Amino acid sequence: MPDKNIMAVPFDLLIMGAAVETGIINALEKRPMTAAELAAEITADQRAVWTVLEAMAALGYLTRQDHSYALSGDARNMIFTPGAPNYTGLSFMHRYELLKSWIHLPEVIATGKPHPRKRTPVTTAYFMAAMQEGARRSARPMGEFLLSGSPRNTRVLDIGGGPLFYARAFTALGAAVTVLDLAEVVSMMGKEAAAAGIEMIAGDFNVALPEGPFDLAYLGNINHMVGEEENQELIRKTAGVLKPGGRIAIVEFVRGASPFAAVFGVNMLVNTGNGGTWTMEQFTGWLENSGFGDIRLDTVAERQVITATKK
Ligand SMILES: C[S@@+](CC[C@H](N)C(=O)[O-])C[C@H]1O[C@@H](n2cnc3c(N)ncnc32)[C@H](O)[C@@H]1O
Repeated sequence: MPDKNIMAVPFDLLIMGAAVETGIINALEKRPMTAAELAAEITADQRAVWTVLEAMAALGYLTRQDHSYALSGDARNMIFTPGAPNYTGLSFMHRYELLKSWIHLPEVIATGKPHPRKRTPVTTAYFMAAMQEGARRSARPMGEFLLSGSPRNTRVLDIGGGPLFYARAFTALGAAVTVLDLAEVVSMMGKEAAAAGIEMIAGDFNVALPEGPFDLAYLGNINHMVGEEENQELIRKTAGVLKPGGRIAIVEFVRGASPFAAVFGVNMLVNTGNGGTWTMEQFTGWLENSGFGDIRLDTVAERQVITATKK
């Protein structure tokens, strides 16, 4: 149903995004400051800083005593206290970065060409935080769904698993996990992976996959990043690194089955050259062409997961 909130501007996100981007949040994390002190610290305009600080206080992110502003307890927990009930870290910054590309949707509609956001180590860290936030509740149930009854040291290949949440869940359930992700992500997450006993390999899934043979290949939210041909090729390559009887698990917004898939398709239209969201018929065709059978679609922790077995 059309929603009257369609006209609402995401003020919180815009203000908090700018506060992180300009250094306001980092500065106030260290100590309370007046608008003048903060403007000097981050080399900014004092009137602008004051106006934004007042808005942040009105929204509950800051407290004000005399003329000094401090992060509120809720904001500190939200951004800096892993384990707090309202903790999100900086995952909201990924949505803030997305706004910068989505605003170009009219040009994308006119030209059919994407307007991807700029990638830097900082935006990659925001992306990782957003993926981890998304996986927080679903990783364990997904692991249990896929690995229940599997022997210890079941070999799992997690393709595009750089945020490590699923890899950690699989490892905790006794699996031996190899993660493939891009070099920039491996350099960011490699140490964490090694400490958790997870093998991490830098590479491009469009080029090659780590040699198997694996018992389970996990493809979590990666099929939407590439086009139909690349998907067929990726699933074919996945079959090649699985043992006979090995399984593939694809977590995706399945077009036609997930109400969000069509909207997420626009995200891929804006951000990728030929990515999109795909129907169950498309996945079934790619899987059957690659020698998979016993294809099924389940919902686990509100995520759709397609599983199939290599014949
Ligand atoms: C949308 S995230 C999904 C993360 C995780 N699998 C999940 O389900 O939450 C996509 C992941 O694939 C990685 N990735 C993107 N393109 C890749 C490529 N060509 N080869 C390997 N990894 C890639 C990204 O760096 C990112 O970690």
